[in-house]
Amino acid sequence: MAVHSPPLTADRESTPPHRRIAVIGAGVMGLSIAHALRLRGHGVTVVADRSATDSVSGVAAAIWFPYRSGSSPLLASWLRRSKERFERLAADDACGIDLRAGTVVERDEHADRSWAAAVADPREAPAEALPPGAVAGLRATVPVISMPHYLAWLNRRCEELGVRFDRRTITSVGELEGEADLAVVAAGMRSGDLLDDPTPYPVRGQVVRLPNPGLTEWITDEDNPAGITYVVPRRDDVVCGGTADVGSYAAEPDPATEQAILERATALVPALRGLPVLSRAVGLRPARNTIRLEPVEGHPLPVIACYGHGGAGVTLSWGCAETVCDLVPAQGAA
Ligand SMILES: Cc1cc2nc3c(=O)[nH]c(=O)nc-3n(C[C@H](O)[C@H](O)[C@H](O)COP(=O)(O)OP(=O)(O)OC[C@H]3O[C@@H](n4cnc5c(N)ncnc54)[C@H](O)[C@@H]3O)c2cc1C
Repeated sequence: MAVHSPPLTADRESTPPHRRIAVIGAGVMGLSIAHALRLRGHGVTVVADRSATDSVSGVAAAIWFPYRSGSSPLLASWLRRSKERFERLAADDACGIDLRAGTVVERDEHADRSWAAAVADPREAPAEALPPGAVAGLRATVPVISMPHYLAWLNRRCEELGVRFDRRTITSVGELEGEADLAVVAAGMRSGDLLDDPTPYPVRGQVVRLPNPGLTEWITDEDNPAGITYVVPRRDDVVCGGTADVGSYAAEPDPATEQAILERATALVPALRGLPVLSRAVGLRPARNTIRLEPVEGHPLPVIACYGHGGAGVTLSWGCAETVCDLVPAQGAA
């Protein structure tokens, strides 16, 4: 069901001003950018050494929410544009997106509620729905993106559109000279290595996945003094988190941390108690104080950087992809 994109045409990339563009990165950001560029008629190759499911994107739950996203003057616009796109995609069951109500628990009476400007139905959570220590809570309906389904769909969709995939490691953007007219660096945590930028840093997240006992509502308790806690019911499981270890590169799940996550999650959502663990995972959120989305000078070919989305790469993906497209210079320009 083509609810989201125009019909394919055979030779979009043959007519100027379309370009040959290499997108470094096959995570949610790289794939969204590739999809958007291809729909604008560019010839697109995704160059990556890991598939989306094997990258941080495969660890995200994911809910549409700007958690630890880094700042940008365009943040509100990216949030809104991405949410609108996810809402449209939710009409196609194959995308793995559901619009679900849930609660953001607040433990500070001055909690930042700016995110709620992008949702249609923000409302106060009833006190009885909040855990001890909460001062308030905001309920809203947002897209819940079941990443295993969604990433498979997005990959497939890119292939259908004619995006090419090239599995390899890039050590320098200059390697792409001659192959592409322009490179987009959407390589998550490793983008800084490619662009001599030391500012990205990891915010390690550990999750544990349980069978879904029939839950539909999500809940997040970011400022729980015992540790960030969230429960996100997806199509086939429930993702329980988490951790936000700034600067940690530890790649393996820690059993004691998992036990603590389960205790906090079951305190928040008692229906999870006693469920068997389906799987566990760790991902390094690619954080940066400001999201970097801009042209970058000083390389043998034009480069656009798109990274530093922290805990909100899925949430911002479509909005950022559109901005990348807007930054592609017209043919003949520098
Ligand atoms: C526990 C956890 C929960 C999260 N929950 C949410 C959530 O609910 N909502 C949300 O919006 N976000 C969430 N996030 C954040 C989200 O996962 C990230 O922001 C997002 O996945 C980043 O996507 P990316 O495409 O930039 O990077 P990645 O997914 O890391 O992809 C990077 C890609 O670049 C490639 N690459 C890197 N360097 C090179 C190189 N030199 N050569 C070739 N290829 C290269 C890799 O192979 C990979 O394909 C969560 C993250 C974690 C860890």
